[in-house]
Amino acid sequence: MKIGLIGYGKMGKAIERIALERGHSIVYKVDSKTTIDQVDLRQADVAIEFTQPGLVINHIETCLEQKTPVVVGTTGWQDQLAYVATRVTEKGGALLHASNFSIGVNILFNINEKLAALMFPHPEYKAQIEEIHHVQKLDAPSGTAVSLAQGIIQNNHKYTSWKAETSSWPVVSDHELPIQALREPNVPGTHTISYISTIDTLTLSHEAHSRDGFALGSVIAAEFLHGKKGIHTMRDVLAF
Ligand SMILES: NC(=O)C1=CN([C@@H]2O[C@H](COP(=O)(O)OP(=O)(O)OC[C@H]3O[C@@H](n4cnc5c(N)ncnc54)[C@H](O)[C@@H]3O)[C@@H](O)[C@H]2O)C=CC1
Ligand SMILES: O=C(O)C1=N[C@H](C(=O)O)C[C@H](O)C1
Repeated sequence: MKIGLIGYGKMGKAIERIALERGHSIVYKVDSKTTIDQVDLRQADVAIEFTQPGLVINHIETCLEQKTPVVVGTTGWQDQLAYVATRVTEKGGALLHASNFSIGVNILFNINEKLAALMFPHPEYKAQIEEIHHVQKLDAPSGTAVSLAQGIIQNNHKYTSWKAETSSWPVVSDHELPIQALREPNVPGTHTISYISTIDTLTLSHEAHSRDGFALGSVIAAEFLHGKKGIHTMRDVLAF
């Protein structure tokens, strides 16, 4: 398959290596020097976009205009998902997005939803989410942490919203789910969900050891999207 890279930073470079290992070719690399308007996106069967929250919507629009299927890994734009879904339908395009492409985190998403439902009859447990990332990360809380919070809110009606917390002792109402975003050098991505009561603490955690899981998942997603139309997620890829 011919893959186009939109974004050639930490993720773009990891994706290039893994795509080549899987027998694909890279036909272009869009970055801050060679911007998207300078490239014929249609050279690729599928483009993979990992850039920045402030660039991603223009990149999606350009892929739709140029009829290029796109896998989107950039985070920090979930509030515009409904608009993007409408645009994909209007343009008859193909887009697959995920806040986290690693197989382990997608299994965590599934377990997180089941645990949230099991915890509903036990309101003495207070849920909280902690995410730790490298200091270069532009968005907070992480897209993964927001997806985990949404999974809890949809399956445990005790919670109606999430709240970004900076204090190590979250100050929230009973219906708010606190998310703490920590930044430390060289951490690829760690997410922990805790349910804390006076009696005990139950935790679910995922720690990425490198970016390879995100990169591999995005290439598998591109292989899945090739030849399809519409809007998809990693749930469709993994058939959860
Ligand atoms: N969904 C997932 O599984 C994952 C998502 N991410 C997200 O992916 C995004 C990128 O992450 P990294 O690669 O670590 O960031 P990075 O900072 O290393 O790379 C960003 C890229 O954007 C490019 N860029 C900057 N200005 C541009 C422009 N005007 N036009 C085109 N490209 C431009 C840079 O040249 C660079 O190639 C972030 O939003 C991050 O949160 C990161 C890891 C996994
Ligand atoms: O910026 C990153 O690095 C990551 N971003 C994603 C997120 O915001 O959840 C996924 C992963 O945790 C790495």
